[in-house]
Amino acid sequence: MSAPADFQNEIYLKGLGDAVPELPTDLTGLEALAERRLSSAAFGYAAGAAGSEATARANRAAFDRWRIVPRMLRDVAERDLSVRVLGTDMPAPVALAPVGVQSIFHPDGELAAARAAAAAGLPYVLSTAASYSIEEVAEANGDGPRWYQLYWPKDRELAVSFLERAAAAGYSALVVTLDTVALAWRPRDLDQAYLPFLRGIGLANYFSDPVFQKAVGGPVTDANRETAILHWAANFSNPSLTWDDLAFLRDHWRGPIALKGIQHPDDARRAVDAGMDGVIVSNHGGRQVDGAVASLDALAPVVEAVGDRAEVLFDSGIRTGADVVKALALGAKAVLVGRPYVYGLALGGQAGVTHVLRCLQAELDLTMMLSGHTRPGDLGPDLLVRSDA
Ligand SMILES: Cc1cc2nc3c(=O)[nH]c(=O)nc-3n(C[C@H](O)[C@H](O)[C@H](O)COP(=O)(O)O)c2cc1C
Ligand SMILES: O=C(O)C(=O)c1ccccc1
Repeated sequence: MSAPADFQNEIYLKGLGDAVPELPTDLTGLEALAERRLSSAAFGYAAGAAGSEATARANRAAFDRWRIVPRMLRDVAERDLSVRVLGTDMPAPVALAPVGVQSIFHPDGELAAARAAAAAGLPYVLSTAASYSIEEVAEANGDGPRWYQLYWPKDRELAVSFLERAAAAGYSALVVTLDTVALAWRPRDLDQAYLPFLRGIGLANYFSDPVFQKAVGGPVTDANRETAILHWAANFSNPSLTWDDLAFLRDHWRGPIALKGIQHPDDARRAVDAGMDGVIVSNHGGRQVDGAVASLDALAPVVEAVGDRAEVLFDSGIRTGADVVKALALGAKAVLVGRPYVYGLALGGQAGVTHVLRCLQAELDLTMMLSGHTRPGDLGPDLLVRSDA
C-alpha cells in the first residue's frame, strides 16, 4: 500500500512529462480561484461567516499561535495514519464536514463529494440540508464510510423519519448539529438577499420524505412548492430543545452519536452524561456566533473535560496538514474539513475534491514524518509551543 506522501512523488514524476497539478497544492490558495469560478452569491455563501467575520479570522489565527517542535532520529520510515473514530475505520484522521446545498458549487454536488470521499476511504458527513437525498448520496458513496448530520426539526415524526432513512441507507454514525438553532447574521448573504433554501435548493431530504410530504398535502409539485418551502422554514430548527431531549435521539438511533458545535467544557461533560459517544468542537467555521472563541482555543479544555469517556473531534479552520497535526496534538481524535473541499468541488467536481483530500493527507503524512511521528496516537501537547507571532 502506498503512503499518502507518495502523492508528492507522483506530482514530481508528472513534471518529467511537463505536467503540473491543475489546482494549487497549497489549499489556502483555492478560495481565490473559487471566487473567480462561482457567482458572487454562491461564493459569498461559502466563504462568508457571521457578522464582522472576526471568529472566522480567529479560527485561522489560533493555528498560527501554535508551532510544531520537530523531533529527530526516531525511525519514521513507516507511518500508519489510520484511526477508528465513532466506530468507523478510516485511513487518516480526516472526515468531510457536513456542508449543505452543494449543488450551488457544482451540479453533481453531494454526489461528487461523496464519490471522492469513498475513493479516499474517508467518512462523508451528509447534511440534512443537502441538494441530493439521503438515499441518492448513499448510492454515490457506495462502500465508503458515511455519517448523517441531523438538523433536528420541530416535527418529531420527521426527525425519526430522517433517522430511519439514514440508518436504512447505511449511514453508521449520527452527527447532531446544535449551533444552528437559527441562521446567524451573515452580511455577505444578507447584502445579496441570498438564501438558496427559499428557492427550494438544499431541501431534497425534506421534499423526498413521506412525513414531510404528508404535512404539505402530498409530493412537492409546482402547486404546493411555496407551502413546502414555508413549512421547511417553520420546521427547520427547534430552538426550544434542551439537554433532556437527547434521550429521544438515543432511543431512535442505534449507532454512535456525536454532538457538533460544542465549545464549553461543561457542555462536553453534559454530552457525556447524556450518553453521547462523541463531541465535535466546532464553531461552524465562524458562521454562527461572531466574536466566539477560536475553535482551536476551545479544544484542549473540552478534551480535558471529556477524558476517555467519549471521542473528541474538531473542525473550523483546518486548511493544511500541519493544522491537522496541531489539532491532534491538542487532543482531537480526528478533524473535519469544510470549505477547502467545497472549493475543490467548485473548481473540479469529484476530481477537485479528490485533489484536496490527497493534498491534505500527503501534507499530514509528511508533517508527521518530518516532525518525528508515525501514528496519530503519538501526537501530544509536548509537540507544540506557543508563539506570539
Ligand atoms: C457552505 C457551508 C455550508 C455548511 N452547512 C452545514 C450544514 O448543513 N450542517 C452542519 O452541521 N454544518 C455546516 N457547515 C459547517 C461545517 O460542517 C464545518 O463546521 C465548517 O465548515 C468547518 O470550518 P472550515 O470551513 O473552516 O473547515 C457548513 C459550512 C459551510 C462553509
Ligand atoms: O450555511 C450553513 O452554515 C448551514 O449550516 C446551513 C444552515 C441551514 C441550512 C443549510 C445549511
